[in-house]
Amino acid sequence: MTCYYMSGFGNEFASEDPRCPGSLPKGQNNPQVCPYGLYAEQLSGSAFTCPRSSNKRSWLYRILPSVCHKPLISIPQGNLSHNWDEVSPDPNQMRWLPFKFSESSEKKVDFVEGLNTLCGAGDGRTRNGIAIHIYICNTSMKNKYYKTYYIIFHNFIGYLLPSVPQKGNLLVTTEFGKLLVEPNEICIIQQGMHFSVEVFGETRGYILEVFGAHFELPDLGPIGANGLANPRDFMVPVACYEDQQFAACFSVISKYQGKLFSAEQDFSPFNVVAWHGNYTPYKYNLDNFMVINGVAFDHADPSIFTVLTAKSTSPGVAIADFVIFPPRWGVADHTFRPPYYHRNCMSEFMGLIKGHYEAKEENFLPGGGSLHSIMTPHGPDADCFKKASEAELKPERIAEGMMAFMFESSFSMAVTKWGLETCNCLDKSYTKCWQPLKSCFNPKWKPIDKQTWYGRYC
Ligand SMILES: O=C(O)Cc1cc(O)ccc1O
Ligand SMILES: [Fe+2]
Repeated sequence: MTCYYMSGFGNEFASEDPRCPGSLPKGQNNPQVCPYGLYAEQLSGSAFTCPRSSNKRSWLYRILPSVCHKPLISIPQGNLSHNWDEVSPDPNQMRWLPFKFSESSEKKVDFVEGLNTLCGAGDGRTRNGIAIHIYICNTSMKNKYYKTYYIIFHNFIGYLLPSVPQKGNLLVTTEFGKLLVEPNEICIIQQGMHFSVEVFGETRGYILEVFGAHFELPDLGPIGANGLANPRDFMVPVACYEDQQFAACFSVISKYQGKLFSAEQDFSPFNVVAWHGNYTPYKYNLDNFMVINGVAFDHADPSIFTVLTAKSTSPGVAIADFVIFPPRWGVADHTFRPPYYHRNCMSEFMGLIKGHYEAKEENFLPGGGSLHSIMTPHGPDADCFKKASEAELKPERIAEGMMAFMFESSFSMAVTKWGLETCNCLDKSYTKCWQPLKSCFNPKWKPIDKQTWYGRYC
């Protein structure tokens, strides 16, 4: 399937389905009668009164307005949870082996049924917090659409894992048009946008849900006007309507205050013929990230790899940063090149899309994850420490064929019962990877080679 896109980040886009030329009203947003007998509907992504620089809204011209649905009724929510008190807090370093696909391929699970909450904090009611979900599914949503409702499912980042590359694509239908999300791409669906997911076999990925902030490109400061994720590499779908008023029934599922609800309606929610605005879904291919890194000495902090940030109200502190670890050159002189040992005032959830992560020799695998909570110490495992301490420091490719990512958050996240028990993937031996580290301390140590220290300490 070919999907068509416009490019840019947060632009004022405008799109008409080519089947209805002139469907976008000219010169005004809500004419007395819209072209083609369409209804005008505004979708606000920010308070009406937000400053212009942060104001987000789009105008949708649709066959029927969204309001024409039957009442919303509570439905089972499977492993989705916003109860952060299900199990006692556990500050230990945690790692999950690849989250398991269903044992029987006979059992059909769609994207909504396959959502499992792993960890999170805060809630949608106060619009402050995050949730990390893992989706594991093998069948497309049929006549069933997933709508985010008012406060929730605010932002969504989905990853496909190349453990099943030929089957791993997601075809995401939205009110704004269709996005084909391939492995190594991310897709952002913003608060309140209807979407539906088609899959092509076993599919697994990660979702970061952010309550109360939009993703932005990080400021570049002294980097200059270009670099990291460049705005032109973000892809926005073009209008593509469905007019299925004769089809029997559609159910639109809403996630509202942490719970799922469903409403029946007798027309497709993807009935938007034309739209314009700066509040849209989008996708981004991580291969387009322009990597910047140290070229002299020392290991730069991972913030240098920030793709998108959802800012808190405290300057420089993110509700969540989306950070990647892409393939790059390692050239730092007289430096321990892998990530340093550290304790962080932010929580770090990491996942692996493909390849082998530089700080762990084993068991951090594609489709798995790790969580290092606020101030929980972590860093390279013992094998990695030994290798990197003894390595000859010539220029080398780091992370070739690899894509790891981190959701770094100022929230202290709680793990759900699904994450600790039901998923049955928790790697109980994780902390053993640091046990072989021995003290190398030698109080009589003298610099052997002045060159090693470039004269600074000798
Ligand atoms: O813990 C991790 O592996 C992520 C990470 C990588 C890095 O290069 C520096 C700090 C950091 O937290
Ligand atoms: Fe870390």
